[in-house]
Formats: sequence, C-alpha cells, structure tokens
Amino acid sequence: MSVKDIVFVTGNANKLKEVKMILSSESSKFNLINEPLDLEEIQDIDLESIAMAKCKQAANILGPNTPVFVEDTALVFDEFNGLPGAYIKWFVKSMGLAKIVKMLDSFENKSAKAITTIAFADGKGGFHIFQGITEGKIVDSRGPTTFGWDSIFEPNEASGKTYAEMEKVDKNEISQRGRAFAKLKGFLATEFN
Ligand SMILES: O=c1nc[nH]c2c1ncn2[C@H]1C[C@H](O)[C@@H](COP(=O)(O)OP(=O)(O)OP(=O)(O)O)O1
Ligand SMILES: [Mg+2]
Repeated sequence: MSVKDIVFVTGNANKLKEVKMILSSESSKFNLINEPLDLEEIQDIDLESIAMAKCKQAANILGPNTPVFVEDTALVFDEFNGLPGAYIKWFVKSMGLAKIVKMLDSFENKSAKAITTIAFADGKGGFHIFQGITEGKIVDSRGPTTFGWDSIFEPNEASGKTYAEMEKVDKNEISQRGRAFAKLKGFLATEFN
C-alpha cells in the first residue's frame, strides 16, 4: 500500500502540534504535510460554513487532486448565544484574556463550548465535515498562556483544571480538537484509500 500525502493548512503551530499527536497512531498510513497558508475566514455564525470556505480556498490553491484539511476552532459563550464563536481569535488578539473573562462578570452563566470543525477535501471532489465539542466554563486565567484561550477554559471533565493546566495527552483525550480528529481518523481509516 502506498503512503499518501495529506496536507493540513494552518498557520497555528500549537494546533499543528496537537494534531500531529492526535493523528500519530495513523501516521504510517499517510504522510501529514503542513502548509502554513493564511486563508481568508468568512464572516458567519455557522461554523461548518466557515470551515468549508477555508477548505475550498485551500483546495483551490493546492489543486483538486490534493487531499487537504483545515480546521476552525470556536469558543462559544452560552450566555451570548454563540458569540464570540469563530471570532474568539480577534478577541484574544485585540482585548486579551483578562477582558474576555470580564465580559461575563455580570452574568451568572459562565458556560462555554469549545468547538473544532474540520473540513476535509478528499482529492476526488468530495468534501467532508467533522466536528468535536467540549463543554466547560470560563474562569480567571490559570496556567501558561502559550496557546490562545487555554488558560481561561475549564472543561467539565477535567476535575477543575483549565486546558493550560493539563498535560497535552490529557487535553487531547477530552478536547474539542481530539474529538473532531478522532472522527477524521476513523474516516481516513475506513473510507480513504
Ligand atoms: O485548543 C485550543 N485552546 C486554546 N486556544 C485555541 C485552541 N484552538 C484554537 N485556539 C485559538 C487560536 C485562535 O486564536 C482561535 C481559533 O481561530 P482559528 O482561525 O481556528 O485559528 P488560527 O487562525 O490561529 O489558525 P488557522 O490558520 O488554522 O486558521 O482560538
Ligand atoms: Mg484562522
């Protein structure tokens, strides 16, 4: 069996590191290549549409025969009916974590969902979407601030730790990204050859 190349388009080194870890058990079946292209992200509240638009751009750039995936990760505040959602990136960049936490100060409900949406172009004209969700709450920053909003998101399943306070393997076990990529992994193992 020949080993196929699959391209992951992302400019985010932290994502790439996690995805390499998550997919490592399948790595003998395909060769993961990173293209750090900065793709345009459309304005939409619908996460599948955003991921799909990113993937179509990537497929346009790399050509229709190249298997390629992208992912978009959102942080959804329940009190805000889904916002910041995909816009969390710009909130982190422009306001910083402390002010993001403060936005929820006057509200009882600190519940949030982390959602990773993967769009995969199979190189044969097909597009496939996989999504993973982790529920948790927004808390004052604890732990290293190396990756996005890791230090202000406390998943419900992590016995009181923020993502930033967890070991990477433990985060991947329960994270939105771990769950989304487990689905892609299953698809690649059974449907993609
Ligand atoms: O597990 C995570 N834990 C903490 N923070 C995270 C996580 N995953 C993404 N993030 C941050 C990165 C960015 O501020 C925003 C997602 O935006 P998003 O467009 O998906 O990522 P990006 O522009 O950095 O990389 P890409 O080139 O793949 O689009 O949330
Ligand atoms: Mg992005």
